[in-house]
Parts: sequence; structure tokens; C-alpha cells
Amino acid sequence: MARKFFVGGNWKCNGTVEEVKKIVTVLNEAEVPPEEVVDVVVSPPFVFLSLVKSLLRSDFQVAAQNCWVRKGGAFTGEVSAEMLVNLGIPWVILGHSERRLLLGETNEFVGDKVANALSQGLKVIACVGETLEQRESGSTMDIVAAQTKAIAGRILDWNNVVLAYEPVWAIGTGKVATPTQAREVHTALRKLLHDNVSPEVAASTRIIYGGSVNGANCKELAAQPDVDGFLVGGASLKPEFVDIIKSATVKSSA
Ligand SMILES: O=C(CO)COP(=O)(O)O
Repeated sequence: MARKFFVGGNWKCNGTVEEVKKIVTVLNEAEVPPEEVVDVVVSPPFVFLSLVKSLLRSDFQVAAQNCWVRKGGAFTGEVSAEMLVNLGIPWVILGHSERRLLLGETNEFVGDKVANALSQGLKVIACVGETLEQRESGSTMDIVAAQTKAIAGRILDWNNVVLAYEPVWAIGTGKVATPTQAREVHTALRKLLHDNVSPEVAASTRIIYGGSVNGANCKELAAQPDVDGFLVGGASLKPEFVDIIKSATVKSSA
């Protein structure tokens, strides 16, 4: 069965109520391929989740950008998976490189978070990716394999997981991975799932690319065999996000 294209918009730590309303209006008015062709998931900061959920068209979904590693309780400043479920938020992004690098989230911690979020009924966009230094030293595959294995070992049901390959050197830099660079890692990750999990999971799990994706480069990337969609940062705050959603047709017409 073909994997459904997936386009996520990670708004990161951006936005005001007014800006959020504007972005949602653009999305609500956009003509995009039907739900059967593409999953669209936008991820505002926690404080805007309810607002976005209440305004957003029903064929698009909402994701949180993080959640706590365990059940809620005395953890000042954290938001638990069960709170997100209670709010009707279906998705959460976990293991983003900004959290790994700026907040010290380790592979093991991200694995724990993924296990906890899935056990509470959330769907997870799990992120992996190497730094520039790691790429230049030739350790890209070792790094993303270790990150992926730490996550994979904690997953019982892969139906609720999307894997996002986001090379750190491509995030927010305007330096997008070439289609070949993206394809190489995506293909290797799919092989890793094949060998370490199962052929079925390797065939059905969406592996999406993130890092300086925009309206101009999305089609060529979308045409790569193992690229099943995108996790978009900066461009997800702009009208060109709609063009990125439309790149799903590159796959459906292939
Ligand atoms: O980190 C990203 C999405 O999670 C990518 O960010 P940019 O698209 O701004 O490079």
C-alpha cells in the first residue's frame, strides 16, 4: 500500500494571537489535495494549541511541539501527554534537534518520551538528524541510526509514528539537503527499519524530510522515492506552506 504523504508545519516558538489567526485563515482558505492524499499537521506553541484547534479546518490536524516524559505531577513548566489527549490534540513532535542540542535531550530520554506519548494515545513525529560536524566527519548514518534505534526500541505500534529526518545543518539555514543527500539517508533509515523492526513496518512507515524546505524546492524533494513528506519550519509560517502541501500531488500522480 502506498504511504500517504505527510506535511507538518513546526511553528516553533513563534507567533502572536493575531499572527496565528492570519496563518490559520490562509490555511483554511487554501485549496489543497484531499485528505486521502495528504496528512497536514500544524504545530503551534502550547499556548496557541486550543485556539488553533478551534479555528482550523477539520481536514487538518494539530500537534504539540513536545510533552513531558512521564505522567503529569510536580514538574513545573511541563505539559503532559495526557493533557494533550484531554485537549483533543492528536499529535506531538518529539526529539527535535533544537531540544536535543539546546536542552540536552539524549537519545534515551527521547526514547522514553516516545514510549510515554504513544502509551497515552498520542501519535508521534519523531525527529532524528546529524550536525554539520557529524556529517563532515562521515558519521551521519551512525548518528541517525543510534537516534532511530533508541526510538524504535520503544515503539509497539508503528501506525502512530512518523519518522522525520532533519539534518541540523539544514535547519533554518536556507541550506537544504540535496535530493540525493535526503534520499540516501531516507533509504538507509528504511533499511534500518527493515532489518531491525520488520519489512512491513519499513514499507508502511512515513519518513519525512525537514530542513529549509520551501515552496521552490519541495517538488524535487517530494519526487525522491523514500521521501514521504516534510516537516517544515520557517516556511510553515508563510503562505508558501500551501505550495508545500500541494507537492503531495508529485507522489499521487507518479
Ligand atoms: O526544524 C525544522 C522543522 O522541524 C525545519 O526548520 P526550517 O524549515 O526553518 O529549516
